[in-house]
This record gives sequence, structure tokens and C-alpha cells, in this order.
Amino acid sequence: MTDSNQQKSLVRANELTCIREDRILFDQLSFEINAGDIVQIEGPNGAGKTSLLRIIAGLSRPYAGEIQYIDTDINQCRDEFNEDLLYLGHLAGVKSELTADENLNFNLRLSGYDDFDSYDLLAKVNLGGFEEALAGHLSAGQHRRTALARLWHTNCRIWILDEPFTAIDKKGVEELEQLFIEHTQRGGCVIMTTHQDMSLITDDVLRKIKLDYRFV
Ligand SMILES: Nc1ncnc2c1ncn2[C@@H]1O[C@H](COP(=O)(O)OP(=O)(O)OP(=O)(O)O)[C@@H](O)[C@H]1O
Repeated sequence: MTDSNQQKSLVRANELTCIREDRILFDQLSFEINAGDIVQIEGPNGAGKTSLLRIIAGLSRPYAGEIQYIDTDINQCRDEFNEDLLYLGHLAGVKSELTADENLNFNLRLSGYDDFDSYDLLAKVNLGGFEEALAGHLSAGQHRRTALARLWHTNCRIWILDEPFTAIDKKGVEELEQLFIEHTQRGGCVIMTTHQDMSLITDDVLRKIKLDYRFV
């Protein structure tokens, strides 16, 4: 990590407003996310956490406001932004009819990587011996781990992760937390939602953005 990597703005939200049906999920929300930040979007069910992550990732548009990648509206630098972005949503792109190994290969190749050892990556998420199992036959936690394995092989600095710890056991959560810390120490950032407690990422290193909707 170099000093210049730290405190460098990677993502900026400018006065975002998101309205769903008769509820304002957030209104003129602004924040900046720097290299080195671990950010948790917090709020009760239905508060708009997934909606905000999808807007930051450019997968849906806000009612008003913009997201900037470094200093440019993401709509004007889509290719550069997408190359630097790893987004894992709820479903996380794991296909039940493919094996764990096929899923990982598919997702990494789709992201432009061709030089990796998928068995080694699957071993990192404790799926050694399950490489050729159909994802549809894996447990919920193993299914999730299949999706998460790509975090161990990426050059993207901006990680947007919707509930990455869901169905993951305690040791697995700690391994992910450690990976997030290392990623941010290398100049990346993590923007995530979780309803789970963390043990390594303590409140003094975690930034929180709190959401709570109101009716129009
Ligand atoms: N495309 C959409 N069209 C209409 N309403 C939507 C859409 N997407 C989300 N919503 C609504 O917006 C609200 C916020 O949803 P969202 O998934 O962002 O919440 P969340 O904070 O992630 O919730 P949870 O903690 O339960 O995952 C919900 O009431 C949902 O029904």
C-alpha cells in the first residue's frame, strides 16, 4: 500500500434520491468512498440497502443524483468503472446446473481472466473435493462460497457485496473479513450490506451509512 492509494476518492455519491412506490428510501444522500474504506450500508429490511448498492454499481438509476467514479459520472466512464468493479448481488451469478469449478471458470473468464488455478481458488473457500459437484447439489453456504471464490482472484478495486456472509459459517466469515482488510490495505474499497456481526472488522475501521425510509 502506498500513501497515494489512501484517502483517494474512488466512488462519490452526489445527492442521490431513490423513491419506490410511496416511500422515499433516501433523499439527497451524498458520501465519498476512498481507497482503504470498508463501508457497511445499514438499515432494517426494506430500507433500501440493495437499491443503493445497485445504484452505486450502475445497475439501476436513481430518481435524482449521480455516482462518480474518481471524478467522472459513471455514465460517462462505464468501461473504466466496470473494469474496476466487482459486484456480487444476492444471487451472485452461480448457476445450479454447472459444477462449482465450471461456475468459477465461467465468471472469471467473463471478467477477462484466463490465468488462474480454479481448484486452488476453490480450496481457499474450503471447497476442496467439491470442485466437480453441481452447484445445485451444494449446501447454501457452499453455493455462496462458489460465488465468493472469485474475490481471491481479481484486480478490481471496488467491491460491492450484497450480504456476502449469508449462510457462511463463523470461520468463513473471519476469512472473508481478513480478505477485506487485506484488499483495503492494498488500496481497494469494500461497500457491503450485512445483518451479521463481524469480529475482525471492528467499529473503529468500519464506516457506516445508515438508511431508514419514510413515506411520501
Ligand atoms: N425495482 C423495484 N420496483 C419497486 N419497488 C422496489 C424495487 N426494488 C426494490 N423495491 C422496494 O424497495 C424497498 C427496498 O428494497 P431493498 O431490497 O433495497 O431493501 P433492503 O434494505 O436491501 O432490504 P433487506 O434487508 O430485506 O434485503 C422494498 O420495499 C422493495 O420492495
